[in-house]
Order: sequence, then structure tokens, then C-alpha cells
Amino acid sequence: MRHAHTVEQVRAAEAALMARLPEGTLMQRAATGLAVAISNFLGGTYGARVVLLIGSGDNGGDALYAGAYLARRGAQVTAVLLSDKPHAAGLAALETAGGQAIPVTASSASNGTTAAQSAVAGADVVVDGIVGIGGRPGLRPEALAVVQVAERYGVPIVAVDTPSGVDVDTGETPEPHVNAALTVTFGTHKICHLVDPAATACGPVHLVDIGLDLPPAQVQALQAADIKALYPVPHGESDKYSRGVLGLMVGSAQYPGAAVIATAGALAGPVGMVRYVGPDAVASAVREAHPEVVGDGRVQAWTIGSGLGDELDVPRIRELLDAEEPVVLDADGLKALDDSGDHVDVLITPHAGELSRLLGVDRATVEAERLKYARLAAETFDVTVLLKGSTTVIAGPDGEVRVNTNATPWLATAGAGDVLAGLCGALLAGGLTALDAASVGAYLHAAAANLASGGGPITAIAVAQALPEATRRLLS
Ligand SMILES: NC(=O)C1=CN([C@@H]2O[C@H](COP(=O)(O)OP(=O)(O)OC[C@H]3O[C@@H](n4cnc5c(N)ncnc54)[C@H](O)[C@@H]3O)[C@@H](O)[C@H]2O)[C@@H](O)CC1
Ligand SMILES: [K+]
Repeated sequence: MRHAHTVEQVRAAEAALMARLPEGTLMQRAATGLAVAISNFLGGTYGARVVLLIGSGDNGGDALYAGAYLARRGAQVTAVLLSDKPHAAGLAALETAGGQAIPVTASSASNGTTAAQSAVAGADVVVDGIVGIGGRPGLRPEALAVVQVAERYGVPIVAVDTPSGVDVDTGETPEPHVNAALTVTFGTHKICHLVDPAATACGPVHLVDIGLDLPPAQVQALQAADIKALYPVPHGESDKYSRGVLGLMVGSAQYPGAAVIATAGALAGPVGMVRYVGPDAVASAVREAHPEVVGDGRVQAWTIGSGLGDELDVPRIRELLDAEEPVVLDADGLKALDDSGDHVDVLITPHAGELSRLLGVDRATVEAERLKYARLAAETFDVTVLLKGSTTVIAGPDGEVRVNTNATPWLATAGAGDVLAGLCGALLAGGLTALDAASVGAYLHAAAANLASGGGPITAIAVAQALPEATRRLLS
């Protein structure tokens, strides 16, 4: 499990630990981990040209001490000072180790550029120590100008703790920010490391343990071992009924393929039986592709909505939402969702466009503030929300949030959502809670997509077909 804590939680844990340790110990731990990570990123330090961007706070202190470490190992280190009050002890350490510091405004011998811009343009790596957890969104003009030089010259940026300019506690990026090739963070993940759009700006995230004692996390990212522990594996006493029966109310004359694809996703889940309920022509198409599927009858869970188009029986869907059996509500089915606030175990699986319609805000706003709107919808409709996207945000009605980060962009293909809806329904029928079904479903869906893709295009059916192998690999 990866945990993400808020800035407030991190500061409290840091304060408690600092009170017990000699001054500067935490920063030394952070800086050493940072320096080792930069050295690994570069594949060695001797002769490497390293430029540090240094703001006014402890984030800059980390970067300066790491720069001193690298300078002692033969790197040519230049600190660009963005503030007139850089971390004094860190700066002294860098200079003692042979590094040099220049103010961001210093002019260069060559016309038109500053010394800082020339240093950045010729660097092997730029280290972003502008701001960390003390930062507000955005970059000041001098900082933005040097960051843009790095981008223009293709110089990779390693972010210290967080890419400067992002909103650390929400993952939002309303203002210009650093786009890192690697982020080295300390103690725990922050929310911006896991939630898009900021998560993308972090690149891979490397966590350095500095010994913090932390409270329960606000956001969690389940890893393979967590998913494995949740998966409902059949045992010696299992039969097709006890493994769970899923009812599918999906597909229509308009979109018969959605029914076939959602069924493929469901059958690749942990259920014992799948029932299809829908128009005769669609049922025939489903049975032709999947002869295992039977008709109406008792079920332990429902998947409703994928590809229903205009064939929406709203009163019937509302009846099922209020009934005891848990429901996955997808795509067109979302039009039947009400905010009566009396849902037992309902999982909705919207993309940003569908969530924006449900909440009456525009799509771009939902995409920019994914965590906020996933939480809001969970609370408003008393459901669990799985908000699809490059990082999937899963929010429970009681405020619990999980994210899934293993997806591939190749998964953005027609029908992929139908596979997910079928799979999540199967996991609900297999006995998982809505939150766990969403977590396991999102993880396996992405794992199957990675397997099927291998770095190339995929179809939704190929994702469904790769699900058994992805599940086998997880469980083995
Ligand atoms: N507190 C600790 O014990 C530890 C802190 N560590 C480092 O310290 C960082 C936090 O340090 P600080 O609390 O000094 O805060 P920062 O270094 O993140 O920010 C410092 C100051 O920058 C200014 N600022 C805010 N937004 C800005 C913006 N957009 N552009 C320019 N300046 C802006 C503010 O005046 C803020 O107080 C962490 O992210 C981490 O890197 C690590 O050394 C681990 C231990
Ligand atoms: K930073």
C-alpha cells in the first residue's frame, strides 16, 4: 500500500520527530537520499553538470546539501539562487564542497542570456529546490524563466519532494509548474504524487524513508500484494452460486457490442454465473459470443448501464439501486441516478464528462480537480465513485479515497469502460465492498491492458481476454 498524507499531517509528524533528534538530522537524511537518487538518475556523478534551483525554504536546503554531496563526488554543481535568503547552512556546505552559487539575475558574458540560463542550458540535470510542501501553486517569473530554459534544451529536472508549482494537497495544477523526470520525496507520499494532473508532473516518484511516525493516510494507492489479498479466490466448498451470480443490464439495439464486451469483462472476473437481461436480439448476440450466459433470475449484484443508449428504464433501475443487491452503475445508466441518499452498495464508474453532467460543472473543471469532484459525487449521491482517467480516483461515501496508478494510455479505447463495468460487477457479486471492487477492478483492468498492449494498441476485447492471465500472475 502506498500512503499519501496531507501537508498538515507531514508537518506534525516532522515536528514530533525533530523534537527528539539533533537539529538538522531530518534534512541530512532527506538530502542524502536525494543525492543518491540523483546520482543513480545520472548513472554516476564524476564530471556531471548539476544545476540547483534554490528557493527560500527548506526545500532549497535539501537541494543545497544534496549538491554538496554530489560536488564532493566530482560533480560540477551550480546553485541558482531565486531568493536573497537561501538556506544559509546548506549554501555554506555547497561552497565548502566546491560548488558555486549565482543569483538568478546575474548577467552572462554572452548577450541576452543570464548566467543562470546558460548554466541550465548546458546542464545534465536540473534539481528543483524552488518550493516543496510550503509552496503555493505557480512559479514566480524568474523561476518560470529558468524552468522553461531546461524544457527548451531538454534538460531533465529532478524535483525535490514535489514539482514546484503544483498544489500539493489536491493534485491540481492551476498555474505553471515544473514537469519532473523524477521526483524524490521524503517520509511519505503527498497527494500530488498520486492524483492527476500533478501526478503526471512528478514522473516516477522515489520515496526516501526519514523515519516519520504518521497517522492514517488520507489517500491510498493499493499495490499488487493488497489487491491479491482482496481477490475472492474460490475454495474447495465453492460452487457456481456461492461464487456469486452477476446480472447484466447493459447493451441495446443501438449498442449491442457493449453487452458482448461487458459480459466478457464479467466472465473474466471471479463470478460463478452471469445472467443477461435485455432485448432478445442483444441477448442472442451475447450468447453467441458467450454461450455460458443465462437469462433473468436471482443475482448477488448488478452491472447496469453500459451501452443502454436511450433504452433506459429509469424506474426499474432506481428500484434496483434501492434494493439490497449491490450495483455497478455505468455510462447511460448514470442518468437514472438520484440523490435520494439511500444506496446500500452502489459503485458508479463515470469518466470526467459523465461526472461533470451529474454534478452540473464543466468537464475541464472536473479534470482539473479530480479528487474534489470524485469526493463531492460520493457524498452527494451516497455512492462509491470510480472516476476513470490516467490515474483512477476512487472515493467512498464516507470520505475514504484510493487511487489506481498502473494504467496505460492505450486503455483509452472504445469499450474499455464496458469491460471495467462487467469486471467490477463480478467483483461485487464475489462479495467485495464497492470500494474494494473498484480498487481490484481498476487495478486488474489496467494490468490486463498492460499485458495485452505490450506498448502497442489494444481493443477492449483484447483487454477482457488478457484479464485471466493478469489475474493468474497476480495470484501466483
Ligand atoms: N521540516 C523538515 O523537517 C523537513 C523538511 N524537508 C524539506 O522542507 C520542505 C518544506 O520546507 P519549507 O517549509 O521551508 O517550505 P518550502 O521550501 O516548500 O517553501 C518555502 C517558502 O517559499 C515561499 N513560497 C511559497 N510558494 C511559493 C512559490 N510559488 N514560489 C516561490 N516561493 C514560494 C513561501 O514563503 C514558503 O514559506 C519540504 O518540502 C522538504 O523538501 C526535508 O528536509 C525533510 C525534513
Ligand atoms: K521542489
